[in-house]
Amino acid sequence: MFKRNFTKLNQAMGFQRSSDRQKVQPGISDVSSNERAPNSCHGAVSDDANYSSWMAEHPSALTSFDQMMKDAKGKKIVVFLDYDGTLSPIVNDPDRAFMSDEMRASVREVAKYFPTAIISGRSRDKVKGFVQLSNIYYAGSHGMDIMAPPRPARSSDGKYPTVVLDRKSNEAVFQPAQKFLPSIQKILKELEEAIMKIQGARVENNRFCVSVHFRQVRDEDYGMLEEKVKSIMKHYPDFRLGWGKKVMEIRPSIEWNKGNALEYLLDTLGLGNCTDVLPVYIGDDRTDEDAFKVIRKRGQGYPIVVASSPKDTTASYSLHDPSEVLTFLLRLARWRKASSSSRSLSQIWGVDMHEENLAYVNESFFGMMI
Ligand SMILES: O=P(O)(O)OC[C@H]1O[C@H](O[C@H]2O[C@H](CO)[C@@H](O)[C@H](O)[C@H]2O)[C@H](O)[C@@H](O)[C@@H]1O
Repeated sequence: MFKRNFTKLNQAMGFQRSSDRQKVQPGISDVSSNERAPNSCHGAVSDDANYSSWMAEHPSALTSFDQMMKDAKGKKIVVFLDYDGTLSPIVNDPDRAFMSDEMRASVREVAKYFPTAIISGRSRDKVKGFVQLSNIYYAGSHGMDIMAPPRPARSSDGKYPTVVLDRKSNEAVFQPAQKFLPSIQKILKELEEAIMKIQGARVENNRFCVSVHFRQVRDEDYGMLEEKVKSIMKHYPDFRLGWGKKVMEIRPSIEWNKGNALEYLLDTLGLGNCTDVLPVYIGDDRTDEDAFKVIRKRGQGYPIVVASSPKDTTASYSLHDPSEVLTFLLRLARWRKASSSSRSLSQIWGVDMHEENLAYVNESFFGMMI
């Protein structure tokens, strides 16, 4: 009975076209022992034969595109993108995870027609350095460092107390984990010293969080690395340790994740409470699940996972790899271009989103500046 009602609810929410496509996976944020192992794929089920049945539950966003856009007619699409594994392929050296010029062009194109944000685990500056586009919003450190439109002053609900207006860019910086910066500096130092002698291990400073990479660590050294990281983190109870794709991610234990960042960005765009908003979120990793869940909870939108093998996810749709992401983005832009013909984003949204000028020309839409 419950299952039948739940299925009906899902269909009504527009998450799926067939009753048994969507599989909700509770406890998705738990870390599977699979991911901790150096030689395993993130959340992957080893049997490739399962892929087609998994695809039946998480249909391709490319083959479902026409139906998705039919359902999106008259709604406001907002695009959210993860970076690593979504816009750039996973590579051994995190400093060389460049996105292709084609991918950059497709993101630029999409951002001409839809408000677009990148929500990454990297530091905001680093991801911006990779993407190099000025017509989009950036959220770094898994959403703990957001540069967004100024929040409407009228929503004096005390929801985001630490917003600071950057007068030069006319955007607002929101950094809910500011007070953890001194501890993060200490953690970075301790980790760097501790892992120095483990071949292939490296620490990445993501500003409000820290990554310890083990993609290039020998299998036999992984246990030692994990132990060292855990023994340091024992002294920092205000932080938590999670696992991504061959990476340990350390971040402050605050109730803030990529899902909150998505909601924050919708709020600052003045769309948080709109019922006709369709957030599209594309991501490949565990932390993206928080954003998928928020979309599911909102009841409208398209959570799309990038995966080349079956994995536990709350996403409704899938794309195989970054090259499919590129195709999807281009189709999305083309679809809007065709349906809006000469209507520009500024006409659709009342804002001027041209590359060199992210200024808001319609203050009445976003409220007074803070
Ligand atoms: O949220 P994201 O933007 O996806 O960031 C998650 C982590 O991505 C990066 O690491 C991953 O990509 C690297 C480059 O391809 C790869 O070498 C690494 O094994 C992957 O885990 C980034 O370097 C991390 O700091 C992020 O936490």
